[in-house]
Amino acid sequence: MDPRIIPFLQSHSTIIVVSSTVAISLALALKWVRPKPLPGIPHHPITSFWGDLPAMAAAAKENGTIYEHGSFFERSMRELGPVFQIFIGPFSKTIVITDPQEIEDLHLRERSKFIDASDVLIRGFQSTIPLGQVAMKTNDVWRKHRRITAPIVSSKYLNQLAPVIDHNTRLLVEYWEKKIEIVRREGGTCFACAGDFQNSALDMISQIIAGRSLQAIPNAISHLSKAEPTRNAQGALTFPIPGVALLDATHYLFRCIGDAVTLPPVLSTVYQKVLSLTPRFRHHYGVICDHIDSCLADCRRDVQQARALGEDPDLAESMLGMIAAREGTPGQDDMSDKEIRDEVLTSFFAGHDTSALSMQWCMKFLTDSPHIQKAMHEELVAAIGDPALERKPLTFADVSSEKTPYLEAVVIELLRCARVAEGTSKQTTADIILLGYHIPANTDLIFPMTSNQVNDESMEKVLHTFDNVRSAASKEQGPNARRPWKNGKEFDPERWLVDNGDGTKRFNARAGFANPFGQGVRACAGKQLALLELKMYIAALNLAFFLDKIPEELSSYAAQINVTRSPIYAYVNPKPWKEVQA
Ligand code: HEM
Repeated sequence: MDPRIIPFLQSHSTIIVVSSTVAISLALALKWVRPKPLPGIPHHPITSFWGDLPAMAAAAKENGTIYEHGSFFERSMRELGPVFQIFIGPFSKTIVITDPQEIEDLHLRERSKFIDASDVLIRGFQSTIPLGQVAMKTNDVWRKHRRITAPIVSSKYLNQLAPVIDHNTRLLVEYWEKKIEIVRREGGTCFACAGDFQNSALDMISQIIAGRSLQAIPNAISHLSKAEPTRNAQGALTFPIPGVALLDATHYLFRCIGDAVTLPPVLSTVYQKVLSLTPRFRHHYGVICDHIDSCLADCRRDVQQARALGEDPDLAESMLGMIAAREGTPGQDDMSDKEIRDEVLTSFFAGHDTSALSMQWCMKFLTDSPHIQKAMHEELVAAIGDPALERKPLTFADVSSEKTPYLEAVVIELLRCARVAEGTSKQTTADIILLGYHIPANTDLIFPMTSNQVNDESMEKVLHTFDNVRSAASKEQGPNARRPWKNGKEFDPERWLVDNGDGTKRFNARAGFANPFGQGVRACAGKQLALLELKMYIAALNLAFFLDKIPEELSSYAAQINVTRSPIYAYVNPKPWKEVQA
């Protein structure tokens, strides 16, 4: 025998022994290792190594996602109550909380200091935006970032931003007017709208945050006459419009974050390390960073010019403009260029897809509720003026809840029902008690948005049985925090309106529970901006168009989740109000 073969055989026998041992251990692990529940907290029976994963996969297959009506989370909250634990494999356990009163009390009062952003979420953002506030625990750096960026959602800046938002919503109206002509010419039934909202929302967020629109909608308008639309079996047209590099880059990086969040800790870190070295990642990341760096340079130059002319540099109409105007001012915090870039990217990720998807869901809800469209149109025409006669720019004040309460109710109801962020997550930093259950430190908590709709009168009976274990403050606030919804799964803006007794109505933000932006110190940083954008989009579209029926096959509410919850079918059939029968 060739002596060189001996070490080869030896090394191979090692491989054989090692791999058989691994295989046997894995088989034993799969048979014997089980998730270990926290004592006393309800859970589904544990029958395998995988915990709830098979049930979740089956529910997702049957219902589209685990967050849909009748799917995993709704079934679990009805079977197990408002606090339960779920297991994804043997080592990951998460506590789910669905009681509105307890969710609010935990985030806003005494126990809020014992919860923080979860490691899972933070890890997911690490390779893309490590210095963005969403990727940080609630520490001094996070507080500095909030101090510097938060003024952009104050009334002062929102007033200044309203013309920018109005301009972008008008461009969308103009685009749709042209599309309607083509759909009619081609004998189509409706057109796809998902891409329109994605493009428009990214134009808008880029202009508001970085000071420069991407011009995706103006480009689409100029390409429309040459575009050859495709037509599906139901007569819906889709217009092929040249892609915008920044939109592709934003979507790609956002998807990478979504993948990283769903992977177990070690895999997530390795995945992100490898990903960050790939040419595709580097290309997309580079496209976005170049855009932001060049916008920042423009803003700094504008500020210098304004100062040189003795003008106020803080009339900026963007977050970067606002940051540049305050840089170097005594007593003000500063961020490094890398910190600024990560914050801008955070806003692109957090603020573009959420707004675009909310609008897609909105189109579905409104199409299926002509009476709501008509009531909103009447209110807007009375408050703002008939756009057929004169369409003045919409202002911040035009869409306030005092002037247009019905519009306000439509937006809140839309967010309650759309659930684009399908849940929020936190992690305990100390032992806490939740509805009488002991939860140790470092436990993951999730708050599925399902509870915004499912907490109806039947669930209320169950929640009532926990009233004696609530905190003192919660007991005091109780009736305010937890009014059960009647027909909670229906889209009904009226539920947010109160009769003034003189034929008019006012908006009541405390009519019942909805937390689409999360709650407490780590709630959505862009909530006020998002609300203003949605109100102005909906007002501009509703002033211009009535959304007519679309073929039934395209009206489904089926959803999918890719970080956020989106409708699978997003089509519209708008027509001018003058064609609508009274
Ligand atoms: C309809 C639109 C939007 C929805 C439904 C939404 C929802 C949310 C939710 C649920 C969270 C997590 C809150 C939590 O963990 O408790 C969040 C976080 C955040 N959102 Fe929004 N958001 C929207 C628009 C925006 C916009 C327009 C911006 C900014 C331009 C923005 C910026 C942020 C940021 C920076 C965070 C992270 C906050 C932190 O970790 O401290 N969002 N958002």
